[in-house]
Amino acid sequence: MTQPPRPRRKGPRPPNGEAPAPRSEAASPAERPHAERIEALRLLTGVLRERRALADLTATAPDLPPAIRARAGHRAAETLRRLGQADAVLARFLRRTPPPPAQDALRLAAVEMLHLSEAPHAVADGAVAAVRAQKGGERLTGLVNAVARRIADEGAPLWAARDPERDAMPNWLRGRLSSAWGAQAVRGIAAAHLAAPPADLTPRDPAGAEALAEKLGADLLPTGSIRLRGRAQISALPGFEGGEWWVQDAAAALPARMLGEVAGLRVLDLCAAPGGKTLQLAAAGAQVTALDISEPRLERLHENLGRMGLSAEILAADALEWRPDAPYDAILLDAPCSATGTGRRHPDMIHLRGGDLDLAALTALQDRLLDRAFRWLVPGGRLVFATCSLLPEEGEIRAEGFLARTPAAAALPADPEKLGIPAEWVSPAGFLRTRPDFWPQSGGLDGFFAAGFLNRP
Ligand SMILES: C[S@@+](CC[C@H](N)C(=O)[O-])C[C@H]1O[C@@H](n2cnc3c(N)ncnc32)[C@H](O)[C@@H]1O
Repeated sequence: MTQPPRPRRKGPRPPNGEAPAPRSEAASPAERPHAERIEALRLLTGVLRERRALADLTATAPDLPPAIRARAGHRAAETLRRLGQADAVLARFLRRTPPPPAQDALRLAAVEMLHLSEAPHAVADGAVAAVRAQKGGERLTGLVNAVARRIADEGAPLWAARDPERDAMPNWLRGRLSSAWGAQAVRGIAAAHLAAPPADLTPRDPAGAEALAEKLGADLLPTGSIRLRGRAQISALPGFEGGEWWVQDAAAALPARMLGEVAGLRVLDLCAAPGGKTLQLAAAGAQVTALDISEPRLERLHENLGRMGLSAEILAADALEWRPDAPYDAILLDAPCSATGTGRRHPDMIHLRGGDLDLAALTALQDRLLDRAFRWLVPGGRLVFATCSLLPEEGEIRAEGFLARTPAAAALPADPEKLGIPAEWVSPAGFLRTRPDFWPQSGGLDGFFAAGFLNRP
């Protein structure tokens, strides 16, 4: 098996990688009784105040046992899912918004007591320890202690009186999604955001998917993804070491398959990292070039290929400046976007963006990438444009605009039968649209858009 080459640099240097997180006092043995809550608060403030992704914060976690890290991550994620509900309850106990560490410690405490049903006295003590471990937190311990005890005494009926689906989505997102998909869909999406989703796996060999699902005690979805039935330690599952599968949401696995048969073809995976789709294309026998601007994310792609024993040419470059030496038979463009389709799996996403989402800048970038990439196809070549967004501005509207201004491009409609999806997920124009409220009975799937285009021969 070929080992993938290390990322090769081309074009300008991407922005610096993440700076290592300061070591938290949570690592101190003296703090161990509350280490979990201290770490959960570090994650929460990292997302809400520093606008850093939960995955990056977890990757730079202090030296804590994996079980504590996992439980802290769970608490932080649940708090992000229920932030609106927690804030509504806290508003009853606070005359004004408290300083950030106290506000976040109390949000966490409210969710732990009222949603996760944890022992109130332990939660209150933990909230005090957690705020004390934050910079400037010592002076906030009295406030946190007093309010946490009020949540314990009076919070339950207030919590129960809320409409969790209404509270689950910030107004900026609710407004955009309501105009796009209607109020009922928004309720369904909000309900999906409230539940921790099942893990999906993509089998390396689609022909062996059924046997693999059986070995894992999992369900084989009609799309070919394998869905785990409960929570599991992924690296301990059968087939992980041998590279028989990788973790990938069922919706995220669809765009690469829209390219059709790729064995032996020269395929460009543009905006490739961390590489879920690169793995699919390489496993399907394509000669893949995986290009991304982010070197740290390409390191993960390199590791993922290595674990699977697959290979691809890896390029670190800005797609707006890079040019290929020769045209490609097929191109997958998984463009940067608002990531609003991933809220159920990444509850930090909607809070990271806040109301200041620069949609105009993102859509302009998507258009530029699409226009450039299409020129790199051989005549008769095919391109799939995808985004993990729920906003039509980053999906249907981009694809329609591209077809209107590109006479050489013809729509290559998604085929529901081949993809194993209901026909309603494909629009009359042939575009694929998934949403978190689809398949509610079997755990939903991420929101994705994908459109296929043919370079007319
Ligand atoms: C949606 S993610 C890609 C996910 C990936 N395709 C996968 O399946 O794992 C978008 C990617 O676009 C990359 N990106 C953003 N701007 C870029 C640019 N100008 N040139 C190349 N890559 C870019 C980001 O670094 C990010 O990894």
